[in-house]
Amino acid sequence: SDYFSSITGLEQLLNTEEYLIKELRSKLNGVRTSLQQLEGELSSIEQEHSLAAADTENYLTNPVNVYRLMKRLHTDWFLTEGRVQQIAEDLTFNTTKDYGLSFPSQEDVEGAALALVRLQSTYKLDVAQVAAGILNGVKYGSDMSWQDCFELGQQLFEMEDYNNTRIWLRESMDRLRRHSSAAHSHAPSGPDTETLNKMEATAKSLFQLGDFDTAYELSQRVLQFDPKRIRNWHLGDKGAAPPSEDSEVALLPKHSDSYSLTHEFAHYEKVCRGEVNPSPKQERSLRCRLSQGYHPYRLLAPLKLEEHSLDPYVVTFHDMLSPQKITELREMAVPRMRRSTVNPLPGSQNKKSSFRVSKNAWLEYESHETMVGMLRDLREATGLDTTFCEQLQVANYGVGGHYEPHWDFFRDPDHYPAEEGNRMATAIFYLSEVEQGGATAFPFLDFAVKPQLGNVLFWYNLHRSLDMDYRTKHAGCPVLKGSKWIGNVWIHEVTQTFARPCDVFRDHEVSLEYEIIK
Ligand SMILES: O=C(O)CCC(=O)C(=O)O
Ligand SMILES: [Fe+2]
Repeated sequence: SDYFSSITGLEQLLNTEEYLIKELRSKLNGVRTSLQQLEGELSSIEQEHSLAAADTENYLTNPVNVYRLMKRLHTDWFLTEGRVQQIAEDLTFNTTKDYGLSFPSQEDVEGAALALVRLQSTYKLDVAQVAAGILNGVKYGSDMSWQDCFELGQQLFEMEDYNNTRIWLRESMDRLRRHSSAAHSHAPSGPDTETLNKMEATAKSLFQLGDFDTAYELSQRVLQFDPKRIRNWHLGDKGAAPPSEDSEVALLPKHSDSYSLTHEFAHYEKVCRGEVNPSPKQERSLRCRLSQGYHPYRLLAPLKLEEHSLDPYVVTFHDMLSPQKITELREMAVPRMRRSTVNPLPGSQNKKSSFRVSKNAWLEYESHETMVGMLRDLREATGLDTTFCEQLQVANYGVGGHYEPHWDFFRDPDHYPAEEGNRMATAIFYLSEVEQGGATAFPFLDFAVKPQLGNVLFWYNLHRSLDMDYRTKHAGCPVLKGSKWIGNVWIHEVTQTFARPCDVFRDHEVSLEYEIIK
């Protein structure tokens, strides 16, 4: 399970499918040969039989013919029976039986549906375009069929996401209409009986939920393909309760937690879409420059520093890791990747969550010189001490993968060792680029950073006073196209006394208002 949360899992599913294709193809080929033989035999019996039928008397007075008829019915037909049975047996095709193939679970299917609607809502995608395989104007995949859209609609219905159910069912009906009008000169290639049943049942449920428009649209389609059904349709039909008083209300709930309904979340989505930018005033003070960092060697090899924000301090160091080292890191991480969890309430287990959809692995810095080098570079770039770092966290987001806005510091001191202190700073090494989406967004600071191979995004999560800086809320925007890889380094506060001393006054008050969700 958990195939949907990253690209590495999905590759296994492709392998499964490849195996099944080969298997079925070879079965079909085998059976086709047997069927052709059978076909030939049947034709010759047919011929013989029609000779006999044409002139029964003449045929049956010939002893050879009599013998052959006897033999056919005594022996041949039973042999044929056996051969037909054999063909049926050769055709048994059991997908789940053995071979240790990987299959997605119900949770995976739901995760993939959720990912699709997440992308649709975050990037304001037009459903008709998505169904046509077009993402933000770029055509990637093949079209979804009307059945695909219908199934997705049904899936969303089961997940109680009624608003999106409606959108996808309507798209499905649009496609069905176009599909059947394009094919109308030939035999009508509409839905089969089973699908019509499903459509009918869905229409009923929508009716009960108070979505009369979509229910009507769906019913019209069903009738178009099978007008006889109208006989069974009387209101108050067995089981179907009349819509209740509050059915209007029942339509509205969207399958989502309350955070995604806030202004703050809507603003975050805007930042992901690149619709918000820092004010010119904010931007004027920012520079791209060469920095000598905190080590004499950096006089010779200065860092390429890009400032995103001065207070709180958020910067990018460009070109900190070569493509070759990145490949090594990713290869080390792949066998250890597990579904990412989010911090639990104290006392409970770490939880998988739709809040964070990715896979990650933890790697020991000491286990490879590349990682030792990464910490050294960070020390030279920031002047911080790296005695207290968590292990390197390599994470991979598949399509639709994301990490909703959060803070990296722990609000509960039980969540970090007192002798190390809280997560003072975060450094994200970008281990891939992303074709579309997948930026690291800072909704309160009005900017998003696009992953660039080998760059490091660095910021302080804490004020100098070591109070939490609530302005540093950030997120991994959903990946629209591509696969996103990052390496997270968290540097803790103890041992930084001289690297980042506090000011004379506590400096935390500016960020307090950002603690409240709006
Ligand atoms: O994926 C990103 O860009 C952000 C990741 C992040 O914030 C985290 O892992 O804590
Ligand atoms: Fe984070």
